Amino acid sequence: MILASLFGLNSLIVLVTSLVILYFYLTRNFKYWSSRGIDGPKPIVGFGTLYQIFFKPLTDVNTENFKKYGKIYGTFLGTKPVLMIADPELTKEMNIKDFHLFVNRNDFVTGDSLNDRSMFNLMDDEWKNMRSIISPTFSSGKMKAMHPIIVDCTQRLEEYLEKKAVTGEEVEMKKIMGNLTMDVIASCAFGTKIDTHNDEKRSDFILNAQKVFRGNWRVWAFFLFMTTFPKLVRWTGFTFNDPTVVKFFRTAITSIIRRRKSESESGGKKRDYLQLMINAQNKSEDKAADEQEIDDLNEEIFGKTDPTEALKFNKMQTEISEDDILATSFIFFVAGYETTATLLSLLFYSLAVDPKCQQKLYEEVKRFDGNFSYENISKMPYLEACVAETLRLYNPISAVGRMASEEYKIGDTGLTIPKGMLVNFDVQTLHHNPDYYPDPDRWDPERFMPENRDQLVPYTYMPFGMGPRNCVGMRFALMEAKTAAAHLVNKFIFKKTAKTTVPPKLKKFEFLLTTEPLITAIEKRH
Ligand code: HEM
Repeated sequence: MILASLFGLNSLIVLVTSLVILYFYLTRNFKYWSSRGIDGPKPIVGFGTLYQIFFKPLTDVNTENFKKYGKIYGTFLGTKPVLMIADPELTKEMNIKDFHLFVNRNDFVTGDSLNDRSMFNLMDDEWKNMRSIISPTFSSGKMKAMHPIIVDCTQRLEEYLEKKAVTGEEVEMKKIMGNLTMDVIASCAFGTKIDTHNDEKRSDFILNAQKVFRGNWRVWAFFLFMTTFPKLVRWTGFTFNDPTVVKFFRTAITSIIRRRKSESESGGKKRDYLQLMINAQNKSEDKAADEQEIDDLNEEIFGKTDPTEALKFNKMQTEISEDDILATSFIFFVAGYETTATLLSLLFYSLAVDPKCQQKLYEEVKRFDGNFSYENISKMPYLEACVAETLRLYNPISAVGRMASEEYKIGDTGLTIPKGMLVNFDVQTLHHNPDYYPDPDRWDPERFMPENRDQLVPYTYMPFGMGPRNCVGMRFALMEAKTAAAHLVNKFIFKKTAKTTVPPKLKKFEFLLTTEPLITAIEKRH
């Protein structure tokens, strides 16, 4: 009665009818999984099963769902059914053998070129084209050429840490490793120096890069709206990224590209990513005569990065536009910053918490007598094991997604998924399943030592994803982490203090694994 007198009867009828229609629209798929006998968390209107991330970190959500529903279960992103898979054989089958049917991650086209032209979101031949241009820029030869730049960045961090060791101040790992990572990206991708180790003023690059993921409601809202009202999203121009962040990076990157192009015309020669992309645009040869391939990547653990076979396709088009350069440069900040900073901070945190492992690593590193060349950092098995174990226990990305390009029968489960279905491969659950990794919550680098590697269960380890669409920056991230660890462990001892939280506390609502502050102390070795 009160509502009727407030709105008028006709308006009230329209309102109620609209709400009923909206309700049916939002819940129309909610029987999708149960009608096919697939278990999973119960969806709620407006969110599907995404509401779970309001209450727990995403990692716990995946682990608990797996415990309740098993290796294959159904979820809902808004209204869209999404299949979760934590089975190694199926993961291999769909990401490697049947990759041609799962080339794309999604079809979330927004109309914003920074999003749509990024390698992460490109589809089919456009992705293959871009990947075949970008992959060679991450070759071992290119990594070796870039290694001195990373050593310079590590030395800048060393100088900063030396001061902290003298004053005895505690350090927050996420902050200092984030600073290092941003210094590395700016130097390697753009040949630009940023003053990142400055306690007085935080760099705008860091402040903006952090806004991409940390505590960002837009990320989740984007997925919800995109799956529920895709046309509305395109019409309103709502994107994954905060417009102020996009504006900052668009302006910064465009001005760096302009400057670089004019330097190139006047004979300047740089060897960072931006130059490699500009060369690709100009179709100029960028393989230096002295560039040799080095056996640096342990493919047995991490997989391959050069999916040459999968990239064979009909229309090879090597054009790379200004928008492509901008989108690819932006994705370096987006994909390379938080992930690598998380790896580095949790690696040093783990060493601080486990002094025996830290000592073992120090002894390995010391044998190289300060010569941490690119070749030498590939010859340190314990260092590699520490990095691999950190990425297992604290995988920065909890699941990787693919979209079926045709109707597909899922192994011998009896389930057939339609074209367009989104599938998430549950990295978190594979990495923490006690059947594959006994005592899974313990940081134990021994698991990845050469003498124990035969006990690893194939296709249960995928911090960088799996198959031809895995992380193109994997080699770069590993090189950065190993270089920083060799240099810093050789010079400093990282120590647990009363403020070090063990185990680290994870934040909820985050898209990537995000911890509360990781405090440690630092002492200089003599
Ligand atoms: C520890 C650091 C990193 C982790 C854990 C990580 C993890 C991942 C994962 C899980 C994927 C999805 C793979 C898949 O779908 O199978 C991915 C994709 C990607 N990553 Fe990384 N990443 C890291 C560092 C980097 C860096 C440093 C860069 C760039 C310099 C980078 C650039 C990319 C790009 C461009 C893609 C999309 C590849 C494609 O679609 O072809 N990542 N990464």
